[in-house]
Amino acid sequence: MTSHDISSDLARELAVEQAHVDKVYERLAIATKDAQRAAQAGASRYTSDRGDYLREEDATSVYERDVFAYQAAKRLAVLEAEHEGLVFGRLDLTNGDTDYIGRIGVHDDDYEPLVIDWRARAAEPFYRATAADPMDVIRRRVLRCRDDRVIGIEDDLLDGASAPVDLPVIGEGALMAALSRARGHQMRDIVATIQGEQDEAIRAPYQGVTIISGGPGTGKTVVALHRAAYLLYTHRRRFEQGGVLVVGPSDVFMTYIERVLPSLGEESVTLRSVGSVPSDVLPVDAHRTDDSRAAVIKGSVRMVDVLARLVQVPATVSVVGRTGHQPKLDRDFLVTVKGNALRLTGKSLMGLRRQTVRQTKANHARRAGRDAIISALWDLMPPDHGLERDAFTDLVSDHPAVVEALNTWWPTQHATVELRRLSYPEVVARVADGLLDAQEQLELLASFAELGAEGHEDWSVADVALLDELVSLLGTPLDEAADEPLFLTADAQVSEIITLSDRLTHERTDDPYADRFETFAHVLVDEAQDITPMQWRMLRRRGAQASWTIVGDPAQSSWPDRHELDAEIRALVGLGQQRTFRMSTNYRSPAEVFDLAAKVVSRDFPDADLPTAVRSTGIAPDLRTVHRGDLADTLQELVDDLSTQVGGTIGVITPPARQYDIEELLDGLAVDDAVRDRVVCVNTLQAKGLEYDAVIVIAPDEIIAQHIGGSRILYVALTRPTQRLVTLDLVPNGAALTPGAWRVDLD
Ligand SMILES: Nc1ncnc2c1ncn2[C@@H]1O[C@H](COP(=O)(O)OP(=O)(O)OP(=O)(O)O)[C@@H](O)[C@H]1O
Repeated sequence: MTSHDISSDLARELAVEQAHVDKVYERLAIATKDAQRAAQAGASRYTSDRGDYLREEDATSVYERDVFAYQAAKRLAVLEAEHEGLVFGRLDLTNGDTDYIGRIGVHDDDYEPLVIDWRARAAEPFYRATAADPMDVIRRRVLRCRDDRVIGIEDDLLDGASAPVDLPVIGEGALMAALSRARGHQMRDIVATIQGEQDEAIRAPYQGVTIISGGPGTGKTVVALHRAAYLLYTHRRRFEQGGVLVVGPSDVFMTYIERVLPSLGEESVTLRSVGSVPSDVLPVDAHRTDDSRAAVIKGSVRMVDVLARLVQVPATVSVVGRTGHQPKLDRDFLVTVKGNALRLTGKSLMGLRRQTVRQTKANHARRAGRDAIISALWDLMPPDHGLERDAFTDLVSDHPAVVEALNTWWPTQHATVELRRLSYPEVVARVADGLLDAQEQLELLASFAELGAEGHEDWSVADVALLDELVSLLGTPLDEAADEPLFLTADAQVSEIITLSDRLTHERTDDPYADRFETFAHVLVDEAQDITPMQWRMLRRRGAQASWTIVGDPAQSSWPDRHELDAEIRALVGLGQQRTFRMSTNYRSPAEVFDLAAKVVSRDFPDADLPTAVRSTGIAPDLRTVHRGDLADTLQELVDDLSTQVGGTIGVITPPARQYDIEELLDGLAVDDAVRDRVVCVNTLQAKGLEYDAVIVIAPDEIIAQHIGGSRILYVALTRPTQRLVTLDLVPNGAALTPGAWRVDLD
């Protein structure tokens, strides 16, 4: 075929597809008007007289009275979301039918499908059909659109024997075209090019635990996000009402993935980084990471016992960190109500205390203690006093004597105040004795010594799981709970995306002693290899009844003790259903880059699960050694070159201890704003899960040395590029330019 034939074929096919896409948009224009009207009707119910949050009964009525308006609003959201085309696929079938696949289903006036939702069963062959098993598909076509214009076509011929002779087949294949495109700062959906093994994981049943494993770049994250969209589509009621929580390693990562679900039309998912998971019970949102050794101690399940001891140490000791006296209230206790002097003896008060502290969480005991004192006083009232019980309760609740007794015996314990006490050597010596060795105790103390001023603590990501454990041990402070709004309000200081579903499903329980952790019907945990045992406990509190999707790769783990970790995951899976999907193809890094990374990790971890790279660029990684004093010049030269060699992002990955200095050097580069916007500096922990067109890895030996995960963390850094990799070994000025130790025996 001549080039003229090819281009005229393409022009003709583009026109055919454009005609169909036009028809879809015409139909949608009518539907959109209806949807807008219906959404407006629904919106007036979404806001209530309570201002910026929803009452539960309003939310229920939205579901029950106006499901249509709600669905209409969702449809509008898809139309308005940023994505690459509403209609992206076409199947030509052996029976002569043609099906179009898109982000939402659209019917014509006669209810004939113009577009099938990608999650519907009828769309499965679009993802699963292969030449070996064509599933009645002759040709699979991927359409590339910009807004409502069709700008490209990529075909796969799956069943040549059944194809009409004149069937045009255009392009090199959609997958390769998608993979070689430049990367931006945010992840894109892959709805047009999901591969067979990925589709199986996406459409797996929701029950129990679904594990998605595989090496770097195999699409685990993007597959898990498409799975969330699939679950919401197939079990809308269960998951929209029950809530879906997606947890990732860092804020940088959450920002990277946050557009994928909206581009698939799903807004009703809660995204939280692991440092902001407890934002439902505590005003914390942690970004800081501890140094590796402290993080490992804080993540260990031994901390459960340390914290259990901590909360038992009397409050008077705890707050000031000194050993001191047991709380005492041994004198008689006198309250006057309407002229009646009611006296409780010290002895009877001690009896009340003993009864209430048994089996009650510390903060709940305060309520129980207050009720017990009031009851005891009520019993002392003379007959015919004429007071109702409620009025009596109101009179004595705030009586100074009652408040004093409560403050002495049942002081409200705050998780943050309690955890802060671990900065006092005498407290740590007491609560960690026999649980942490002397070195570990010192590490723990040192890390809590850096917290900052009381009330303005800079909690670390690992601290947050400890705080959550403390909330669970202590119970939510009841007095404060009474004043809390029903929902998190817009100005809450947490970096959480509060979704409609959060608002609709958040239930207030009538049981004052019930735990107040927000729970979800499905919890999706990404980069699960780095979730510590303490963090798993925190996550399980959000998913007591949930089904789970767990995504990870042990070869990229920062965690040294797999046994503790595996035990926590086993506890999560329990006896329930479990299924594992292994992703085997690396769609991110070219073979030249991945081969080097694979050698680095398999040297220390021979059982690493290594995928096969799907692409190769013919460009070997550029491994350099430079004097420290030349680093600024080298970075300038590299950024100049790489910004012309790749079309998208350039990631500079540094050991955590160097991040600040490298950022300063990058700020000082002489580059124009357009290039500056493409350059991102992250440390090795922030780099988890991200990707850049070109990557410069600074000081690989230091990366290994600074992390307990060692070469697994360097492996993470080396597997971030989609096109080009440069490594920079640093040597002191004047020293010989010898390659870093990490390169020994690599060739
Ligand atoms: N079927 C596909 N079509 C197009 N692009 C894909 C496909 N599968 C994966 N990709 C792309 O490959 C890259 C890697 O995907 P992703 O980040 O989900 O991998 P991962 O397995 O989570 O990696 P890591 O373990 O390194 O975090 C992304 O750019 C993703 O969009």
